[in-house]
Amino acid sequence: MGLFDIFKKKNKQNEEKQQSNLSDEENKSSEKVTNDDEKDVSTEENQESASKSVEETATDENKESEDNEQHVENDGSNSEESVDQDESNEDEAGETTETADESNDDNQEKFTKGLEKSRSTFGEKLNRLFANFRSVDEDFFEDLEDLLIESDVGFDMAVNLTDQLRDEVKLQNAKNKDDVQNVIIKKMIDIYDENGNNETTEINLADKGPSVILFVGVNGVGKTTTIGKMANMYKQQGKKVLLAAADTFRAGAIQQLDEWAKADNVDIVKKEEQSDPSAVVYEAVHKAKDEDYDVLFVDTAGRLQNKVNLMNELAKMKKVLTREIPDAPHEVLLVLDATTGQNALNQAKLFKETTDVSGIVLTKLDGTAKGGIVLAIRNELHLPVKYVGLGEKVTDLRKFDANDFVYGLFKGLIK
Ligand SMILES: Nc1nc2c(ncn2[C@@H]2O[C@H](COP(=O)(O)OP(=O)(O)OP(=O)(O)O)[C@@H](O)[C@H]2O)c(=O)[nH]1
Repeated sequence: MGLFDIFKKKNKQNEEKQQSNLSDEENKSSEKVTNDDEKDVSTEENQESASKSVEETATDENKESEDNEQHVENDGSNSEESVDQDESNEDEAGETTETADESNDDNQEKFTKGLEKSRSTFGEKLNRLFANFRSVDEDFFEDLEDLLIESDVGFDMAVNLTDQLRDEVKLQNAKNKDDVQNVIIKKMIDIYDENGNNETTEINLADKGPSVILFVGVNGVGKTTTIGKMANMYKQQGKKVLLAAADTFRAGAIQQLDEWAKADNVDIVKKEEQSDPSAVVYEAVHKAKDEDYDVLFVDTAGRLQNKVNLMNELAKMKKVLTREIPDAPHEVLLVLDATTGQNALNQAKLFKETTDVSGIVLTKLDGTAKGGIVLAIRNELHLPVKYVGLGEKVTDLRKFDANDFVYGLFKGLIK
C-alpha cells in the first residue's frame, strides 16, 4: 500500500473516531442536562468542522488540541501526551493490543501536534491560492509553483511537482477547487513516497562490540540535546552508553554534554576546552572497547567556516576510531535545525560533500512552519531522516515515521 492510501485510511479512521466521540458526547448530554457551555461550543465546532474551509479546519484543530491539552491537565492522567479519554475508554477491552495502539496513537499525535504550524501555514497558503481560483490555467500553475517554493519543499520538488501536476490535472480532468487540491496533495505524497524507497530509519549498530555514532552539524542545531535524548533512549533499553565530548571548541558544549550525562546516568569522556578533539575520541574509543560499552556517542564541533578544516578534523577522528574499531563509525548523523528551512538544506549539501553522512536528525520540527523541509531532504539529498526532534523534553525525540509525518503535514487538507 502506498503512502497516500495509508494516509487516506488514517484520515478515515480518525474521522470515524471523531464521529463516534461526538455521538458519545451527544448521548451523554441528552442523558443529563448539563450547564457546561464549553462542551456545547466544542461539539458545535466539531460538527461544523466537516464543512469548513482549510483555514477554518486548521483553526479548529488548534482549538481541538488546546481542548485535549486542557483535558489532560484537568484529569491529571499519567502521560502528558496521552490521547483523550474517550479513546482510552474505547480501548479498555483488550490490554495487549491497547499498548501497541496507544503507542501508535501517541506517535501519530506527537507528529500531528509537532507539524501543526507547518500544516496550518501550508493550508493557509493553499487557501489563498484557491481564493482567486477561476480555472486551471498557466497563471494558476505559476502561483502554485511559488507557493511550493515558499513552503520549503525545495526548488527542484516545486518545479518537478508543478510539471507533473499539469499532466495529472489534465489526466484526471480535475476542474473544481477540491479536485485540484486533492490532486496536488496526492501527487506530493506520491513523489515523496517514490523518493523514499529503500530508505531505512534504523540506526546501524555493530554486530559485535561498541557501536560508534558520530554527530555532526553546525552550532546550535541541537546536537548535544539530541545526544542527550538518544543516550537516554538506549540507556532505557538496558544498553551501556558512553558519551565523548569531542566538541572542545566551546567550553559550554562540554558542560552541556556533561549535564546530559548526569541526567541520563551515563558515562562521559571529556577534556579541557580547546584540547584536540581526536584525543577525546582516542580515549573514548579505548574506554568503550576495554569496558564493553554498547554505544559510544561522539559530539563534534561543526564549524563550517572552513570546509577544509572541518574535513580534516572529521577525517582525523575517523582514523583514530577505525584504528580501534575498523567498521566505525557505524553512523554519521547530521543534525539539522528545521526552523532554518533552506539553510538547513544547504548545510546538508556541504556536510554531505565533506563526510559520509548516513542519516539525518531533524530537530525543532515543533513550532516551525517549515516542516516541508523533510520533503526537500528526501527528494534532493536522498538521505534518510532517521529521527526528529519534536520538543525540548528528553522524550521528544522520535524515530521518523513517514506515515505519521505525512499525516501530520496534510491532515485535514484533503477534501
Ligand atoms: N523546540 C525544540 N528545541 C530543541 C530541539 N532540539 C534542541 N532544541 C533546543 O535547541 C537549543 C540548541 O541545542 P544544542 O543541543 O545546544 O545545540 P548544539 O548543536 O549542540 O549546539 P552547540 O553546543 O553550540 O554546538 C537548545 O535550547 C535546545 O533545547 C527540538 O527538537 N525542539
